[in-house]
Amino acid sequence: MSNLIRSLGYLRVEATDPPAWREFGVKVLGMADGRGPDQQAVYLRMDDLPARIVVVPGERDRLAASGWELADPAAMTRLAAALEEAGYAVKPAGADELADRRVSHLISVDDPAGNRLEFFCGAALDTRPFLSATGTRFVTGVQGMGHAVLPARDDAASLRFYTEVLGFRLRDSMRLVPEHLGLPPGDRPLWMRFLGCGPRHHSVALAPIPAPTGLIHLMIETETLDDVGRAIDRCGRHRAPMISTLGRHANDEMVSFYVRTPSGFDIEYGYGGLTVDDSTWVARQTTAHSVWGHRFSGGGGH
Ligand SMILES: Cc1ccc(O)c(O)c1CC[C@@H]1C(=O)CC[C@]2(C)C(=O)CC[C@@H]12
Ligand SMILES: [Fe+2]
Repeated sequence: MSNLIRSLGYLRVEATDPPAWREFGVKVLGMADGRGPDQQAVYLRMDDLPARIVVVPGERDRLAASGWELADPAAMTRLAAALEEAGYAVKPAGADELADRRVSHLISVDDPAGNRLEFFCGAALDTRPFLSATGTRFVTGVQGMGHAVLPARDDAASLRFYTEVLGFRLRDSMRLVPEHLGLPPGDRPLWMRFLGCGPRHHSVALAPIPAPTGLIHLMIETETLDDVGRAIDRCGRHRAPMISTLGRHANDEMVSFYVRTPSGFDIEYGYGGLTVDDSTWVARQTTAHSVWGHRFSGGGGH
């Protein structure tokens, strides 16, 4: 399987308090309040797409699905065939779902850990320019909206699915100490896997960390370091709980901090992530999560 998935396109979040998300998205993250077909939903923009984070009201706070962008309908057909051949149940979208997401093609599937993935192409663009009230500019384009860290219980099964069926490339692995995550000491090693589908160092990471909300964090990247510094100032002003200090990751060199969202998972807010070239990249093991900083507090370490 090769290179069909281009980037992380969007997240759909089910939330008990969508208005809190609008406030957080616009005032703290610096995203723009978009419009969409569901009056009850909150549409947060980062660029020309009508929404990158869609928050729908619900009973629970959880990631409903991550959306992955493919180049065209032919790529969609090939991915659907690969999923079916590997024995995964592919769910085609109805007209209502296509209209709701403003895409021309959409299929969905659950990964081995039960994370819902949506694959789409033909996204509508918004003719209104993206304008952040805080002056923030996000790095998207061919790199997509950022990266998502998803829970994965069975490292081998998930790694096989993402690399062999979906065509992600392993970019880095990191061994975790169970006791540091509040898990019982085990005999087998715990791995965190960082996987890419385009130039961004990782668009998805798989972590053996239980996540009641279905998401460990979403990373979004800004054009300048000042954008990150200003976001830290806004966290203070709007009382958004920062759960790590600023730091630089060892593997993708991202300078970032983590803040808790109204839905209980985190956003990593960063600048300066590495882009890689598959023809020369070699997957390694990093032994420390950060070169400096990223001291986590509260919320149980993540
Ligand atoms: C180690 C690392 C490299 C690149 C990233 O984009 C990134 O988010 C991380 C940190 C990953 C990881 C996490 O998401 C949950 C809490 C973790 C396990 C820690 O407690 C340290 C590393 C953290
Ligand atoms: Fe991250």
